[in-house]
Amino acid sequence: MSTAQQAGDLEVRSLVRVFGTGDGAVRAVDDVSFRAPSGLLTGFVGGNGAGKTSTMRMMMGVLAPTSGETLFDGRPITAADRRAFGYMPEERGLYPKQAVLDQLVYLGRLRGIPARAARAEILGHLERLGLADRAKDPVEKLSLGNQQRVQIIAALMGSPRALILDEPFSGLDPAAIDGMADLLREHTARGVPVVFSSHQLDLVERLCERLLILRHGRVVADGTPAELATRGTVRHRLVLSGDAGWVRGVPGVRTLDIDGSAALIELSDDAGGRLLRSALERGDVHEFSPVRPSLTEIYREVAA
Ligand SMILES: Nc1ncnc2c1ncn2[C@@H]1O[C@H](COP(=O)(O)OP(=O)(O)OP(=O)(O)O)[C@@H](O)[C@H]1O
Repeated sequence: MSTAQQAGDLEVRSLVRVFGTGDGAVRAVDDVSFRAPSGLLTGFVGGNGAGKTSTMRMMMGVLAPTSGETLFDGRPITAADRRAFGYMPEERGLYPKQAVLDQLVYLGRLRGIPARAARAEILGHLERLGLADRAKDPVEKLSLGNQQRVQIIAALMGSPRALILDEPFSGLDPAAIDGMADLLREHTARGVPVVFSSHQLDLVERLCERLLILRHGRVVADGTPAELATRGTVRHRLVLSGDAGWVRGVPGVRTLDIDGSAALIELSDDAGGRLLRSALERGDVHEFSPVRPSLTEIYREVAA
């Protein structure tokens, strides 16, 4: 059983990966640095080809970096550290003909977990993920979502010291997403750093304590969801007693939406006071409040 003392921060420093040479060279990961602290869920988001998979593969040592390094617990990561990690690669590697339980026990033994202990842990996980009655079925008979659950169990067994998961939520239904999120939180609760990639922004915003946005191989945002929200363009909601259409003509005010007496606006630095004075001259102001941008809006601003 691992303890919090065995867990540590994961850190990536100036990681670069170039594919190809000459004019055709692609800088897939371009000086990426970040910390995935022990005990926190760190979400990795970015469009197709942003460099998420390449970064995770370099962290796991299955892809050699062009330059840069990965640290665990404050020192350069070792092969032994990585063997004690749970990793879910982008390419799912289950053997289709083998029974679910046998396959997981085999994968557990490769990770040094004795067969009996692996079996007990796997049966518990299968039960929790609603797959207890599929233990003897060959993997190929399972739906894709259920195969995904088997992959998740493969990554989580044996109390890993860190988890690096490439798109672990893809293909899961909402109930399975919640079950999976609970499982990940059990790992962060014992001090493990968890890094996962996802295209589902709402999910990342809901689950993660930290998130990173990658674009063209670079980190364009890194922080807690609340910190990132303060970086997005702040909007204001203005609700008046009468029609808000006149707001469109006020200098320094960019109108995003007007619906009767309510307006959603962006203000230049000095426009707020001017707008409010005009509004009060015309009647009551029921509301004038900043609107926190959603992660989707921030994402559009930084990753588009
Ligand atoms: N083995 C490879 N050889 C050549 N180019 C590669 C290789 N692996 C990745 N790339 C390129 O590196 C860039 C980053 O790819 P990567 O798979 O890391 O992005 P990603 O953010 O995981 O994308 P996705 O969300 O689509 O999975 C892309 O331009 C991709 O084509």
